[in-house]
Amino acid sequence: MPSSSFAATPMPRTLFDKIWQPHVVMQRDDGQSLLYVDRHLVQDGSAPAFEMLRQRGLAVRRPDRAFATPDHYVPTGSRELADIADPEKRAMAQALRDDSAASGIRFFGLDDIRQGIVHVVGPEQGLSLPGSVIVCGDSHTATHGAMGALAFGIGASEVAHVLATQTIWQRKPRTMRVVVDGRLSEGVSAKDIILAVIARIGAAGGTGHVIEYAGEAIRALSMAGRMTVCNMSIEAGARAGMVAPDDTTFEWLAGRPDAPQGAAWDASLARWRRLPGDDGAGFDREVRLEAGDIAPMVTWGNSPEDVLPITGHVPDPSDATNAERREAMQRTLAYMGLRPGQPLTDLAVDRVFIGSCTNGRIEDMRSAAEVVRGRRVADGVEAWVVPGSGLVKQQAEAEGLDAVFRAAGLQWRHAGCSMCLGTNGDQVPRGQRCASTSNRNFVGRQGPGSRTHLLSPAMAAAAAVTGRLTDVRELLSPR
Ligand SMILES: CC(C)[C@H](C(=O)O)[C@@H](O)C(=O)O
Ligand code: SF4
Repeated sequence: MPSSSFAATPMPRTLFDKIWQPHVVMQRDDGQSLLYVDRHLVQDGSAPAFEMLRQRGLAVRRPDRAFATPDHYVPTGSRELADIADPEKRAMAQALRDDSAASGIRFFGLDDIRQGIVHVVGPEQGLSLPGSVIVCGDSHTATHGAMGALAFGIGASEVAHVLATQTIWQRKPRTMRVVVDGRLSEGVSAKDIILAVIARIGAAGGTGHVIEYAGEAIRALSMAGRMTVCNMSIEAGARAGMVAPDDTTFEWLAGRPDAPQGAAWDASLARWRRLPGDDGAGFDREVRLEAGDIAPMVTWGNSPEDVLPITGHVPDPSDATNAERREAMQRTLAYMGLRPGQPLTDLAVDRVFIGSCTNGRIEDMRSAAEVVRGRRVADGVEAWVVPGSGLVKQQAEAEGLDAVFRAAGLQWRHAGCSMCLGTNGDQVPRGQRCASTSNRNFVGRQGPGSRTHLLSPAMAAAAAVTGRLTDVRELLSPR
């Protein structure tokens, strides 16, 4: 070694490295690392994990680090657990309440205005903080990465592991940076960015990676927009998505109930400001997009990568490059009730769903309301707005957005996952076509035989008032 007068130059580190390294408790020879978990979010699918603990006689190690709220199974027509028709699902929602009470975990139930989709509630309460490791037994935990956290979904037995030990075994992922340069055009939003990213890299493009989103267009997004982008990282196959925290993050977090206050806030802020990646820190892969090239996007198939600008046409299976892809496309078109070459704007919709952990925030409500204000839902279309939390609902009502939606003929519901997945009974009937602001368009996702087209809240609102998939930019010009 040279003499001590040469100070060692620290290796430039990414945001991911700066969160991962201090959370590693130990490493195993097989490459797995044991990570300390700062925050464990728990939803109503977690009864089996609590049962595993009971069978082993184990207690919840850090109930103060966990937080629970029911979302998947809750009714959106009322606030009564008794209105969950399926007894098994009702039992799951009740179990979350009882397991939380028994183990001392903070719980927001249906009688609490703060209840909602766990990925909306965590950030809203300031439970999801920059620099932290956040887990939840749900794939869309990636959402919380928008706060500058490392947040990922885990399986049921891992939920039990975290409850019992406050740690989780993970293989270190690779890193990818997705840079979105420039500015979005009018009528184009965060949802269109992430759909364009998935169009570029594919539904498996992020496999084994954590994606950091960067660039001028990401910096310009609100926290809601960043959450929308990070939320769908999982639909690009990635383990997690993240955005480096900045003043937008800090302003949004300040004063939230669970965010640090006073001197603790100042100390946290000083730490958080050092989180963004160092100049020269390398990524395993980098992808660049130009925001100005992104149009309002809509999916046509049964994978989020089956996505096109709204100005596009249903693709033709005979253009497929191999037989396997051709047959898959034929199956998709049959399921979706589409003909090759049809303009996407010709597709009539039966249903519209505005909500979910992707687009159930106040900014999403505002953007949908702006489009429907003074217009009417098209004949024969059933359109629902489901706020992501009770607090989003309350805020929207304070702004009069519920009145705008009701006057236009949309239904204004209570908070929950609702028609994103339909496990609470809110389903799209077989064969019906739904314009949906959620994140998955899989076969049967919104109910058996349902046909889902993913798009932004503004685009969903445009479909509601015209009765077909519509380029929202046509409705934004002066009336
Ligand atoms: C039910 C739950 C485990 C699931 C997930 O992991 O994402 C659901 O939230 C979904 O969106 O499909
Ligand atoms: S809103 Fe949809 S994607 Fe989000 S957690 Fe609920 S079911 Fe999953």
